[in-house]
Amino acid sequence: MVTPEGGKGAPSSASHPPQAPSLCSHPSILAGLPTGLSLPPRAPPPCSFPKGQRGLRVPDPAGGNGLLGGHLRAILGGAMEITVAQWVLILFLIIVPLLYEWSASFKYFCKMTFYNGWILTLAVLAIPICAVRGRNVENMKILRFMLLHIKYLYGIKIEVRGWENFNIKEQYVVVSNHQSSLDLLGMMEILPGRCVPIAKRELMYAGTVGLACWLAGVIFINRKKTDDAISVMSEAAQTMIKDDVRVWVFPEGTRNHDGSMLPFKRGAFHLAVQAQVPIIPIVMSSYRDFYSKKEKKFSTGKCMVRILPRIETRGLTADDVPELTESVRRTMLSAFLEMSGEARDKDPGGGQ
Ligand SMILES: CCCCCCCCCCCCCC(=O)SCCNC(=O)CCNC(=O)[C@H](O)C(C)(C)COP(=O)(O)OP(=O)(O)OC[C@H]1O[C@@H](n2cnc3c(N)ncnc32)[C@H](O)[C@@H]1OP(=O)(O)O
Ligand SMILES: CCCCCCCC/C=C\CCCCCCCC(=O)OC[C@@H](O)COP(=O)(O)O
Repeated sequence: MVTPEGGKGAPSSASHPPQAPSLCSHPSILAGLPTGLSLPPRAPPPCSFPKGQRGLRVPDPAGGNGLLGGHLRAILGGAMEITVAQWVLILFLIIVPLLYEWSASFKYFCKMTFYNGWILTLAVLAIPICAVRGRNVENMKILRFMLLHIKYLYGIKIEVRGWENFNIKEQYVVVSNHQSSLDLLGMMEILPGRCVPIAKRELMYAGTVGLACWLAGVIFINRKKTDDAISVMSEAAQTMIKDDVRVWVFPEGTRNHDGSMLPFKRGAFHLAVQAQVPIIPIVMSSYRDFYSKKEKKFSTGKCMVRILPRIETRGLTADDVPELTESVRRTMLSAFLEMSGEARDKDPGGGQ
């Protein structure tokens, strides 16, 4: 038997079906050859691995030298050789979706990584647009617009109540509870015009996000240097009036994952008293039904955001700040507990 692999001659077309061409030996090479012509010994298929390159070869089911093995090898030869890198990619594409479905922790890590990565990417788009105006609080509208769709990506329904409490023309200080970086979604849902958040200075160094925040006029404070932080906030009190700016503060001063509210820092309340502007408390209901950093849980769900009635500070002085801080916290905590219960009752399955 003469096979192309054997290199001794071409098989007769009368006794064998036409030889299926190897995917590596282009048919046009053979097209012009008269039948019965002996072919010279065939060189290794052109798409086989170059010397030294590692690859996995599909085993010959017929032992390698038989008719079937020869034909199969001719058909499959070269084309089914899969590199280690391709195997890794195939395994990755199979394992990742399975893990995503089976492991809640893996899902959590994927979703958080995408969340951060996506915001870093959006910031890349936002930077040149914001840069046209330079550092300007109006740029916050651009960031808001760019972030609004994220709730849909994550299947988070945000229900807002109390819009009427935002019907104030003048400046004010917004204070809200701080559970996680997901607060950004609720914040962007209701962010009033010319309103900038106060953020920890570390965020300024968070790559593209830091630059986008800076361009949008975010006020950065150094929490490690109380005096610096206080002087930045005192400056903010003047800027609020001079430049018609509203400020959003997370008075807990850090993210709080334990389903309640930390004691409030007093900076936001000093700010409102110094600027003699009202405080508008915002409460976001607990995320625990759909998100928990501790339990590594992140599913779809519902969050309620409530804009509470303004609290006046006109006539108050620094001496009134401790009592003001406590009374605002009490009001917010009771709304938080009520809303979180309500959200849970309305959506007992966590939205999954
Ligand atoms: C596309 C890209 C999109 C990018 C995303 C964009 C969105 C980004 C969103 C980013 C969101 C990011 C979110 C975030 O990053 S949240 C983290 C950063 N934010 C905060 O920390 C704000 C809340 N913190 C405070 O208010 C603290 O009080 C500060 C930081 C000011 C000081 O804290 P510290 O722990 O160092 O000290 P203390 O609180 O014990 O206070 C010490 C004393 O000073 C008094 N005092 C305080 N303040 C004032 C004042 N102004 N004038 C006069 N006095 C003042 C105070 O009464 C106390 O005195 P006494 O009462 O004990 O006698
Ligand atoms: C080249 C540098 C790359 C840095 C990578 C940075 C990764 C972060 C990227 C995107 C984050 C998007 C969300 C930002 C807005 C949320 C801000 C936030 O929630 O900050 C936490 C702060 O309130 C309190 O901080 P701590 O709870 O005290 O801690």
